[in-house]
Amino acid sequence: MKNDNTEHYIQMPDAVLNALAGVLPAIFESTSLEQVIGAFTRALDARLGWVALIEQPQTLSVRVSGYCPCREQDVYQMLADRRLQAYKWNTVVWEHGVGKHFFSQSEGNLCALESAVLGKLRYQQGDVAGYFFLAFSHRFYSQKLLRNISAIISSAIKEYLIKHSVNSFFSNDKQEIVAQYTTLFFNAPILINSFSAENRCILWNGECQRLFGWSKDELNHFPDPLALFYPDLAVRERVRASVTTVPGEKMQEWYPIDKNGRVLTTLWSNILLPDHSILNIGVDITARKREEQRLARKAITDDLTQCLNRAGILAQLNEILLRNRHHAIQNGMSVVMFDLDYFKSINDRWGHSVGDIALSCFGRELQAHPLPGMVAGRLGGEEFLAILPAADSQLAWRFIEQFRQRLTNSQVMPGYYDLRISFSAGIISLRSGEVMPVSEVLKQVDEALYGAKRNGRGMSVIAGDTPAMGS
Ligand SMILES: Nc1nc2c(ncn2[C@@H]2O[C@H](COP(=O)(O)OP(=O)(O)OP(=O)(O)O)[C@@H](O)[C@H]2O)c(=O)[nH]1
Repeated sequence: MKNDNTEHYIQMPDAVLNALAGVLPAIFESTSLEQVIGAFTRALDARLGWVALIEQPQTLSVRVSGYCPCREQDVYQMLADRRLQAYKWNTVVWEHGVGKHFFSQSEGNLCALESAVLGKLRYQQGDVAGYFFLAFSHRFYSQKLLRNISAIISSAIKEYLIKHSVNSFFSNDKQEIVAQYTTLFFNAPILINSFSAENRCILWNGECQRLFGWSKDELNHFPDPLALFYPDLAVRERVRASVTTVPGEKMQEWYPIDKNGRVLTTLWSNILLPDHSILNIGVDITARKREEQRLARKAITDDLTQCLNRAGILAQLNEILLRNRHHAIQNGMSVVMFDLDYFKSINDRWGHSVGDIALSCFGRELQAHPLPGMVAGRLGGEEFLAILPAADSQLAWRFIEQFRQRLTNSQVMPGYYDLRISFSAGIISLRSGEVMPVSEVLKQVDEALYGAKRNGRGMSVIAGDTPAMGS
């Protein structure tokens, strides 16, 4: 311990340690190393202070923070000073004359520095993370005090660095996660959007924009953007009522329209969030639905005539009979069974392919001028069925005879002048509310058709009536 009674010899242990204790809480709240070293230099009335961090041990690059009139290169040279390198050190203290030790006369104030402390910042594994340096224009009470100062500052900076690197790790990590979610959100092949309780669009991802054609900004020009997709108020109310607090097991199918008025088929899960905004997650199934419908239509369509096939027309018969049973069809309904006359001879004379053309010509003409709600199908071979809702037997009769007339006048194939199609028909009519199973309808209409055949063909017979000659 020295006591030369100079005015520089002023730093008493209690005052120094109190000053350090007072500044420590602020250290951990600092947002930069500049703040940390600044706080220490102010608290200890230091003239010079820096922290140098080794960022890349391989290249020994250093970063300087804090008040330091020297350049980074000077710091590095100071650390490489052979007098320092001469022995292993963790803390080096200079009780006096440190300025002259490192700086030249020309550097004025720096040369006049008295005491200083240089400390190594070590990681737990022992690797050196960096250095700190504080230099004073006054002397210290003792070397031991300087070493204590060094220990306190070194551990405070290390803690700050650990906290800071953990935070920056988390903030980097968080940024990466946010970036990943943002990319996912905009590029996900699902529809994601959200609306505030005040009907403002908050989220509108790329798939929404692609499918609906509207941008988020465009939507927010409208007081109720939902009306753009569901112009029908009743549908809108149903959509709003479909919102649940937890995602449902099944998504609901909705048919919104896009910016061009195209009707889409979509599946949605609409979830109410705690802040009363609504998160909607959906899938566009328009193309899939169209394909399903095409396949479903194909499954009930007769390839040759493009009428319904047997399964299709019988399903329709079942459904329309049910509707008639429940009085959903006024004025009753009629069912007509057609069978081409002497069709075998067409095949025999002109060949099977011409027979096919005759069948498709028959199907086309049958549907050319339909009665309202009429459905027609091919039961098989040269046998067809037509269902005429809201047609009594007289109307059905007139329809058939007009059809017969058209068929007689039409040419099945150019050049085949002798080829004419004739048919027999059986009709059955049911009153509105009348109950009859499909099998019974088919049985009775078949009997009427058989009556027409038996009585000379080319005619229509109403079930239960005496056969009459057709035109
Ligand atoms: N070209 C063609 N012929 C068919 C098809 N389905 C059934 N046929 C033919 O239709 C003919 C039906 O003959 P039949 O049951 O004897 O009846 P028809 O010759 O029309 O005589 P009637 O019904 O008694 O007036 C048969 O020769 C079958 O081969 C088909 O898809 N294409």
